[in-house]
Amino acid sequence: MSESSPNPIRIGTRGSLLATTQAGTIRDGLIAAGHPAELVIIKTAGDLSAAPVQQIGVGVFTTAIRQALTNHEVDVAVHSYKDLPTAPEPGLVIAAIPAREDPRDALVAAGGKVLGELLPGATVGTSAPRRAAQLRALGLGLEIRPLRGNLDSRLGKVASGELDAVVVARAGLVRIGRTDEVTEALDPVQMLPAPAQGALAVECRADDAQLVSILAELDDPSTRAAIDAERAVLTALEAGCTAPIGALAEVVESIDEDGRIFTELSLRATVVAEDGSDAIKASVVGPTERATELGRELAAELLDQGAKELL
Ligand SMILES: NCc1[nH]cc(CCC(=O)O)c1CC(=O)O
Repeated sequence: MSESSPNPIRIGTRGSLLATTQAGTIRDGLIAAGHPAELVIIKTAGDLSAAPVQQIGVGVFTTAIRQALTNHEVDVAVHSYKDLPTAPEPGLVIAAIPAREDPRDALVAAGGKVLGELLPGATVGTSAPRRAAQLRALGLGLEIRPLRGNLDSRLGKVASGELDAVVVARAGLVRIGRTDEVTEALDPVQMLPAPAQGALAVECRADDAQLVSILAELDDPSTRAAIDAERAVLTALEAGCTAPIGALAEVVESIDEDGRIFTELSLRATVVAEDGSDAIKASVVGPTERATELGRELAAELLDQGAKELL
């Protein structure tokens, strides 16, 4: 992969509009930096099955793409970071975590309604146990309905009147240009997003040194710190992307005793009983360089408060 190579960098992606848009931003970033690049569409188990993700297993969206990378069929893989299993993949490295899109969940409700305007019995579509559990814990009497398929078909269930509302990642709607349909961006105080929601993982082979350094230019250190902290919570709780666990880290500004402004990492996390009957929440703030440790510390606190019993 030398710079004089006529071969474009091949970027493996799922074929959905969301996936190709996400991978397209990486392709465009590489081209703008002078590195020809193209997308290669790869079918994954998650695209071929309509079953709930909890049933078909972790990694349904990523395994086939990682295989193509390992087999040298593509040079780069672009994943929604939250879909990646917590275990590292031998021989591969996340060479870039670009600046994150809005991590919050979004309500898309008929009639422009916000969450507080939905009446008991209103139907809300989501298949993520994390979203279902947090919605139930609000005590609004909402009827949670299973929901899968691409973003377009999910939103279509509100437009057609089949559901009163759906909850999806706001980042997905922003990326496909449908932010207008969001009726409420859910406050993380009520609904903590999935660890790494809204972030991309740009992966390549660990021994492809030149590509590792090219991709590093797309990395956003603040996003990387946030993702490290959020994923450390998930790893320490030995849970995956379908567990009822929310986590959100943000780089925040603080003021020291001498009035100087400095930045640190603020991390919140929750473990919720699937039926919404109980929720444990905790928060921590500390140096950005200690992102992973902060995540582990917060997980330990959640475990002290009984998280294992809820999982
Ligand atoms: N699990 C599917 C998935 N993976 C990534 C996104 C959206 C984009 C993102 O969170 O980065 C979605 C859709 C959703 O959760 O609504």
